[in-house]
Amino acid sequence: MDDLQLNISVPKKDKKKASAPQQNAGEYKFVSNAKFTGKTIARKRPQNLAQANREVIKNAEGPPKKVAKFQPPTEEKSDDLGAKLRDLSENKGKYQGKNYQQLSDNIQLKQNKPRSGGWISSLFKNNPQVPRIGQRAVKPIVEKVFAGQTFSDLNIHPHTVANLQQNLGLKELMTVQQNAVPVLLQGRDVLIRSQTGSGKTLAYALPIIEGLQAIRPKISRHDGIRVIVVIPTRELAVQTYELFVKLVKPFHWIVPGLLSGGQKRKAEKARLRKGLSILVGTPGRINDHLRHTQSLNFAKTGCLVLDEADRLLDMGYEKDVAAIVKAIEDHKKAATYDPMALVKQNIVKKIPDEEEAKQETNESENDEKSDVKHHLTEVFLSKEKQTILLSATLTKAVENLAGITLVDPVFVDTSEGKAIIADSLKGKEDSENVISKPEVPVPVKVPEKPKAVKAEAKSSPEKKEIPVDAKRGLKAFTGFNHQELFKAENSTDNNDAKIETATNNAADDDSDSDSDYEYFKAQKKYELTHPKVEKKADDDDDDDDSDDDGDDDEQPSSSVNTFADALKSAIGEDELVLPATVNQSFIIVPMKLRLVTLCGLIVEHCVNNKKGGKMIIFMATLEMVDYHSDLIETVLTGKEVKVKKKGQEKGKNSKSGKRKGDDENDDDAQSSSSEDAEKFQVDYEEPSEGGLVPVDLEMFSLHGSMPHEQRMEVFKQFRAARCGVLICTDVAARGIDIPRVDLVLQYCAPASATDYVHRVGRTGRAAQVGAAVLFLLPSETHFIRHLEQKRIRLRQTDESRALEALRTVVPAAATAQRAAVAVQARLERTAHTNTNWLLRASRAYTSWVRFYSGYPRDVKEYLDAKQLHLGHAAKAFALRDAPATLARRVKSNPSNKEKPSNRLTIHKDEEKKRPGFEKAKFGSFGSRAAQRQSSMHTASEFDSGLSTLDQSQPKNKKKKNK
Ligand SMILES: Nc1ncnc2c1ncn2[C@@H]1O[C@H](COP(=O)(O)OP(=O)(O)OP(=O)(O)O)[C@@H](O)[C@H]1O
Repeated sequence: MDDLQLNISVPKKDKKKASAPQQNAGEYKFVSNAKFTGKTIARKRPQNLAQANREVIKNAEGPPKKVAKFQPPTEEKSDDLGAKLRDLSENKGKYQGKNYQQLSDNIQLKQNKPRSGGWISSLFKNNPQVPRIGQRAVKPIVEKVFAGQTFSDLNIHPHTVANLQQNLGLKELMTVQQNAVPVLLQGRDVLIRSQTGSGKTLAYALPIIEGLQAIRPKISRHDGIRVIVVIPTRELAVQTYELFVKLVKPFHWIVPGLLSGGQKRKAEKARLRKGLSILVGTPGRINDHLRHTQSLNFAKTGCLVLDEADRLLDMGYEKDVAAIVKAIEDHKKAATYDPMALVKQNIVKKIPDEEEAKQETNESENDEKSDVKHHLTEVFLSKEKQTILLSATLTKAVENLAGITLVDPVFVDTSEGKAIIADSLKGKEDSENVISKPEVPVPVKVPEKPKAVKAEAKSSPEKKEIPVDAKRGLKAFTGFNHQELFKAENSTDNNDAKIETATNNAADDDSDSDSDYEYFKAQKKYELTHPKVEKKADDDDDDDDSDDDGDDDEQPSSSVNTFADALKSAIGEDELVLPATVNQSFIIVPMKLRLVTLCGLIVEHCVNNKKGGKMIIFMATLEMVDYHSDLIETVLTGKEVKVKKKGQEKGKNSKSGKRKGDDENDDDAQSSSSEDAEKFQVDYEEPSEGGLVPVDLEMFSLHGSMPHEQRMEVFKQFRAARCGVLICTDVAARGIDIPRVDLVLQYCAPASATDYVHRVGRTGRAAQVGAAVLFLLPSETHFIRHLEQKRIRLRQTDESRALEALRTVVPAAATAQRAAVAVQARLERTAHTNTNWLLRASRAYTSWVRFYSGYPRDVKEYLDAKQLHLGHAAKAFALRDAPATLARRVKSNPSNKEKPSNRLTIHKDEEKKRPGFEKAKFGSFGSRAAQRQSSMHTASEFDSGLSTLDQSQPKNKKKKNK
């Protein structure tokens, strides 16, 4: 029989007996015939090393070779440990108060005893059939990336055009920029949807700078924040801030600033005191400063940008977003009645510093060059506010958010065959001219006097009316308590006084109020106190703004429908757009082969590729990210991870980023780990048959629980790297623009088709070529059908090339399968080096199992936890234990890792103090599925993978009571 027998034995820690050649020999050997067919058998693992080393390896090409003897531990010693182990299992009472699993692990590691019943599960045996599924006829939606026009075709300042060309190397307009910039310069509220990497950031940043630079007299940083850009993740915030820094180069009086989680609050406070014109930040941190930093004032804010709007809501940031919107309204209102603010502002203006004086001298020069006036500039000067929402994917929750935050909005959607621009101010009769005109480059007919500007001229800013959709959205947005609100709306006559009192209280209350819908009450109050003025304003507007009167619920204006219809159909069609330059494929890999296939793909793409590949690998949980990046790096590069990560260690130490859980379990294992590491390196120096040759590979890892400095450092380093591998959670799935990424690998299936799109969108940006590979288990095959329903087309490939690539690291292996077995053996051996490794591996495994059972309902049928073979899954984590042992090990060493101090870890009592609303309840905002997905994201980022004790205990108690 053509069998491959694998004998794995871990060398003893006994220094005397662990000389290098012996170790190599004792590591693993093949017993095979020359004609290996890939079939392997599992066989009982030899129970002691002496026996193992008596095995004779038959090599068909040469005479039988004896394995170099690995000096067995003395029988006595082995027996000693065996006796200890027996004692441990038989007399558990004796070890009361001690960690049984840890004691057992330690004894077994010392004894080098196989960890699960003494069986080595073979890699290529008992795997399920890999189905070949045909490709369905799917026509992907295509978006044209470049528009064929240049920045100088836009009506913008020549300095900006020159800056774009010289400092950013940009000349040609992208489609979304061509469509959105003119509308934004009109000061209109806009919802922008265009595919990933299509230049949305510049599409909104450019008009903002253009609007601000044209303000005369020039704005000063002391004037207050003019623009707020809210962004869901720190990395994206940094990236956006950096773009603003580049864009303001010709206009140095505009000062951008960054507020993002993890940074020192004190420094941020100082920056805020000094003054900023553009504030870029994450929602949690902005709110933090709203509560604690007096100098943060939004009275002058004329533009609010909510980037990655759907993700902001997914992540449960709706409360923070609502609080920011409310703060802008509040501060603006307060400023209207604050004469001191005006006085202060004038004082500042009258005493210009040197820099300002210089600016004044240059002013006339600039003015000469640009006599362009945009309505957006007038919006900045008025009490109005422009709101911009952006995302590559839209959800029902975004529709609701648009309902509440946008007034007379325009919808810019760049996908072919869809509404390029849907303008809520256009009646249905006009809409034909505006909608479904894919080829028209800038078909915007914006009214000569945009409403925002006109409103300022005719009435006080408070007279801003809330259109029908906004009201509708408002209810949907809050979700809870809206019945009360609805009642109030319908009984204004009777309850005027009552509501007035209630809202007065709410208004008097500081933003720390924990009222559920304080903000909406304030809006309601405004509606109640200004009904007639609004009506009059509407009457006045009748001539040119007849579609504007959205105050009648029963007769919604056609204007609203134009926007709403386009948005609804975009969401309803549920089709997703991906860059056409990305070659998408999937591999169905049996569970046991997943880890080696992953290693093979890394080698194929980053090592064998002469140009040097740069890839991002998405995994489900932070435990998986940490564990896999260290494991793969250790095995493939032969480096001791801690040595390599010296640079990152700095960040770790400064914030005690090293996990507590890791430390406390090191005990005696730690002492032996360096010894083991040394042995590893000896292995690599003298590769023998089956030995691994180290390869040159740069590995990075990123997840939300990393200390801030480390997180930023990794992001910076990977951006600068020419090639390398980033293993990360979905924290890097949105908006992040990393140059030269040419492969995105989804090792764990995404929680939704939307997540798939954003992950894939990290490559193929700005019409660059890229590739995306999705790993699936045989049981997950039908997830492809789910993607096809959303017009995403993928091609099936298999793992053969990846396994073949492993021969680069195991050059002595006769076949790809042998190389795979060798690599798997090394992975397993590394994972069993000491209790620390074991614990990390077990945690990664359990966190994945938990993640897997939490997939949202709409994808659960394709990603069904019941279909998983947990024993095989252990192998994919380089573990040899039975699943029950793995769970027990993690349970006996609960992870005490420090949670990041960001929005998701706000304590309950702190929660109450925050401005805005209570935590949204199920069904309150977006669908239940969205909530579920939100919890998945949380699990993905911060959970250990196990339910906490306090969660599980009451349940058990209840059961027992029953
Ligand atoms: N006019 C242009 N010409 C060439 N490249 C451009 C242009 N505008 C933007 N880019 C580049 O395109 C890349 C993607 O831009 P950006 O990050 O704004 O995309 P996005 O649409 O926001 O993507 P995502 O949806 O993933 O957030 C960036 O590297 C940016 O520098």
